[in-house]
Amino acid sequence: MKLVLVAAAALVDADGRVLLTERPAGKSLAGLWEFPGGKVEPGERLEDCLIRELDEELGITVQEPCLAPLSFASHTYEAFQLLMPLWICRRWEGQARGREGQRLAWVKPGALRDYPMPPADEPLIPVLLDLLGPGR
Ligand SMILES: Nc1nc2c([nH]c(=O)n2[C@H]2C[C@H](O)[C@@H](COP(=O)(O)OP(=O)(O)OP(=O)(O)O)O2)c(=O)[nH]1
Ligand SMILES: [Mg+2]
Repeated sequence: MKLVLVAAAALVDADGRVLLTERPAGKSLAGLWEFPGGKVEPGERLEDCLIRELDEELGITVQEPCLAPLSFASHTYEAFQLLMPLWICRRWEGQARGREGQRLAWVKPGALRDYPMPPADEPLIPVLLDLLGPGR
């Protein structure tokens, strides 16, 4: 089965909220909330991919030492298996905005279940809850 490699980030702000972005209409899984990131291009380093995607999607600049490996998602969709390493990042330059017209939400970990996410992402919610607590 085809393997699709996607690099993604849990951006965490000073209040312990996590950034989710809405998948735009017309794309697969449209309307679901996801971690910013995207597909790794051939020959591309994972961290370079993530830094590029965060700039393209959100207009923020991340330095590689500010990315810490957190967990991964592995999920079999109909047409491919997704492998998605997830980094946590608490420091970046610039203010995140939806550069591709997508909606953004800063979410307390305890409220992540209020945002419908792709099935691959479900197991990542308890990981964030363990690390950050539910928030207040
Ligand atoms: N960025 C991101 N992608 C995710 C998450 N969960 C999840 O299943 N995915 C899937 C959706 C897509 O199939 C792929 C992400 O690739 P991408 O962000 O470059 O998506 P894309 O819109 O170019 O992909 P596509 O709709 O053209 O297939 O991984 C997530 O939390 N973040
Ligand atoms: Mg993307």
